[in-house]
Amino acid sequence: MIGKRIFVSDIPYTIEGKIGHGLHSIVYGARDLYSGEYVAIKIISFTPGSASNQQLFQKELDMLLYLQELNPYVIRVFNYDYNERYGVIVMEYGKTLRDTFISYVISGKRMSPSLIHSFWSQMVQAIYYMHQIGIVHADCKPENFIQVGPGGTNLRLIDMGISFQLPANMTSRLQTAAGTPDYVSPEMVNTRVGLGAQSKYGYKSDIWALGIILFEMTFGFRPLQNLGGNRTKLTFLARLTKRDIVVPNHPDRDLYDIIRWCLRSNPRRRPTIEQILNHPYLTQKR
Ligand SMILES: Nc1ncnc2c1ncn2[C@@H]1O[C@H](COP(=O)(O)OP(=O)(O)OP(=O)(O)O)[C@@H](O)[C@H]1O
Repeated sequence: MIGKRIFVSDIPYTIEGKIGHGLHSIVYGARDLYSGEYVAIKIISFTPGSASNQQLFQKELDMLLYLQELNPYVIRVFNYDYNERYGVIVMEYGKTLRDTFISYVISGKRMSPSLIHSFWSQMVQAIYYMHQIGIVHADCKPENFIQVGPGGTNLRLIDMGISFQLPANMTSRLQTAAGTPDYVSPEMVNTRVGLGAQSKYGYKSDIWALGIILFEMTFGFRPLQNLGGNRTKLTFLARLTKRDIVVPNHPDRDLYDIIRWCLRSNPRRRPTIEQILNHPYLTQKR
């Protein structure tokens, strides 16, 4: 595939390298031969005789196109095409926020308070636009944020973990949440009735995940990171009903306060996305 020229809706691209893959897709870095721009091309193969990948592709494409106008923090789609064998989406390219987190861990350095503030405020706004239109993201984690623009300072959501795609049974949702339960809220583990758009718990699970990400950027590790395997983590979360996670002390009291508020075990005691936007941590410059 590398070095190959492909056409998507009559626009030519040269595939330059593989940059990622999901359960159902491969994502390539490619050059748009008209604009010269480097883009990400996601290709989903359709299995003959099975409609499932085709349906997943259609759902993802429809949701991405729907959100283009409604949420400026969703990855920009430049082009797309599909036939009976595969579907293709051409998007803005960027590195994932997870890669940036990893390079901080490797170098032993911490993110500056202003960078943490800038990233988190963009994530909060990305989720705000989702909640405004009744969508629970439900899979908010650094892997799903891409850094674009000069210096990679602008964040975009790539994976729409949309509420109406959630299976009714949370166990299957947890199994699909690639790998780690580190961003999963206690009620996601305990609720068996699902987190549909109607459920107030769904929104609060996004708030929990935002709290975990802010904790991770601030302290350089995730609260559940060193707890053991996934089963141990899920048991820990399931038992977190009466007490809250311990948040290390921090000299920035607004930052400390918002992390603790987002990480309340009881979802009713967590802030809404609007309350976060009005919290001094976000209203005051860092
Ligand atoms: N626009 C992009 N720019 C750069 N890398 C990307 C982009 N989109 C996706 N990737 C990379 O490809 C990987 C897989 O993409 P994505 O999560 O969209 O696939 P998926 O099939 O929906 O995955 P999953 O099976 O986890 O749901 C991402 O984790 C990321 O590393």
